[in-house]
Amino acid sequence: MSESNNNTVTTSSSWADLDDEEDGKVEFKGLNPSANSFNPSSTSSSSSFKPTSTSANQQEKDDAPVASLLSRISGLTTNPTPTPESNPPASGPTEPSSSSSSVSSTRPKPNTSSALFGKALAGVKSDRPSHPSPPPAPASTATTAPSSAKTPVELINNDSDKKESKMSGFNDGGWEGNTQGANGNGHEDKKDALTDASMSEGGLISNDFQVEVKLADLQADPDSALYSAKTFEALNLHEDLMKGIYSVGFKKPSKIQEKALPLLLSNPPQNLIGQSQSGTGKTAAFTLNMLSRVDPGLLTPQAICLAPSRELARQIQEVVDKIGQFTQITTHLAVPKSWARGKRIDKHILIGTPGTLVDMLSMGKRIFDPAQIRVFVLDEADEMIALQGLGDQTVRIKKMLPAGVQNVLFSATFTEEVQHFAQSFAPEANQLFLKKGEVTVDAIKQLYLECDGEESKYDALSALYDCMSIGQSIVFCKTKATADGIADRLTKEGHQVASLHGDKMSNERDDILDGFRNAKTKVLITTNVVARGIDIQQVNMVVNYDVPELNRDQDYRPDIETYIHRIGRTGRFGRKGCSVIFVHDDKSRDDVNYIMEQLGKPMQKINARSEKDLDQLEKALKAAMKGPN
Ligand SMILES: Nc1ncnc2c1ncn2[C@@H]1O[C@H](COP(=O)(O)OP(=O)(O)OP(=O)(O)O)[C@@H](O)[C@H]1O
Repeated sequence: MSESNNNTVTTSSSWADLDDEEDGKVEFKGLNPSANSFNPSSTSSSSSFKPTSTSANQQEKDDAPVASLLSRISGLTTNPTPTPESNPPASGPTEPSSSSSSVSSTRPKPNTSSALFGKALAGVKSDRPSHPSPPPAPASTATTAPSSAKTPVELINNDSDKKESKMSGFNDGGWEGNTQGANGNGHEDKKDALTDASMSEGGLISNDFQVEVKLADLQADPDSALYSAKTFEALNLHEDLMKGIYSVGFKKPSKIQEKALPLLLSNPPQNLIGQSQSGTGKTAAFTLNMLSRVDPGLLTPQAICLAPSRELARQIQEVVDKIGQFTQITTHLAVPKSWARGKRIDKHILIGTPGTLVDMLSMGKRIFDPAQIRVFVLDEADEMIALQGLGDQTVRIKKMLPAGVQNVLFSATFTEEVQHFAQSFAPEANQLFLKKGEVTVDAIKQLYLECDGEESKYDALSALYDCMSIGQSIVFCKTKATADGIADRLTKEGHQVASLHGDKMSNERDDILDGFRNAKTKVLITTNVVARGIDIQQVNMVVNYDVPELNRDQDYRPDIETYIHRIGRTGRFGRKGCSVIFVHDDKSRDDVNYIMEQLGKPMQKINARSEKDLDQLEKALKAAMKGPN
């Protein structure tokens, strides 16, 4: 293993090491010096906001409608209030993305205008290419596992002096043998840089921002979740999969891909539980594993991937189809109404939601033979196995699969409680966990907006519309009624928004999300239905109109995990993003303080009553969306 890699990975000898509460506290303190003495309220109120001069200059050019912003905020005063401070926003990439996918009960043809891979897909044929040589038997594509692979590995995005090796006898060298030849310098190709100009190429988004993207630089930074010292070539993947990877424009694996793929692909197959920040490439990791393990010659489902929402299942299917486009492997979207009781499914990979899989499996072998399933993937695994979530259905499905199935669990969040479930769900699993305090990416600038009451939240949102529609934004609400109500009011005011939630018909849901992916709609007002997994690269702002809450036994607490996933809809794969959470009373103020405390990251406070702060808000938002020039 390269030196730089040693600097980024801590290994652990036992599950208990990672699960230990005290250990968690130590990690929290060590990784977040500010967290030791962290006082959310004082942090936010004692600071003063200073956008970078670069950003300020840029904003002058943009000449945002601050005046109109102010005039639309109800209860606006010019009372001097302490102005928050923020670090200058870091740079980040922007990659174009466009288009939609249609729902299909069978594998769709590759879509040349995929929203998922944007520009990278230029040149991909619109018809599925027939490839003469299907991949060989799965085993031939897999690497050999290190003898110590069944041990937890902890991913850390921090300095080497903040890490410790907890496990003897295991280091990355265990599978470094598979990655010989990797370019360890990480400075592979600065020509990878994309500019915002490419966003305009499709005519979808036009603005005058000049955002330079240096993905190669991000992937060379050991502190970045995108860091990689190795290459896809070194993973010994089948050539047809390599073609798929190149076609979607991936140059190097991200950190989670680099760590997880050798473990996933090793033989005999082993379970894996993997945690990595939102937008860091977990989908491609489990996708490559499924595609590597399926025998294209066997016309029956051999891998199942479950996701908590129809929207996410569709998105995953599109990723599998794109990366697998040079293989003979086919997929089936297993969502309500996508299958018929009398019709067998002969596709190789099922991607869907748990309820549909339960229905299919309740038909015995009539729809497909569960005995042929080799890989069982749970995306958003904490949600999929949680007792309060979809756990019952997921467990029922698992019980109908062969004992030797490879269980693969991925998420950006695993509470300690859920880690225990995960461990029993996927026994003897290799485990990759983030340290507490490292679960959100720094590229997302987090703010909170002090409003005067529930109604003034709406006024603030309306005032923010111009900012929100510079790029694209998602507004999360607690209820479907709130989402619809806000969307109606904004529409009546002449704004272009769409609302999406579970009460809408399936086709309508697909159309709304496709419209948003295509940037036909700039602002999406929604509930938690798209809080997890949805990858729309051009989303540069997330608004938490309501604080996400857990409601367990009448104990209303902020839902930290949902907050993390919601804000993770921006800042995808190193891009810049900005999140704003609205605070309007003591309860929501306490909630936001709690979230800051738990995440160990202060948020910048903006006061909706203050002209100065609103000015700063607009600047902060724009700076977060643009990046330095
Ligand atoms: N190696 C890579 N190089 C470049 N881009 C990549 C790479 N891997 C993934 N991506 C891109 O990064 C984006 C985020 O990936 P993905 O959706 O898999 O994130 P995730 O970790 O599953 O996030 P979430 O936790 O929100 O579900 C996608 O647009 C994907 O195409």
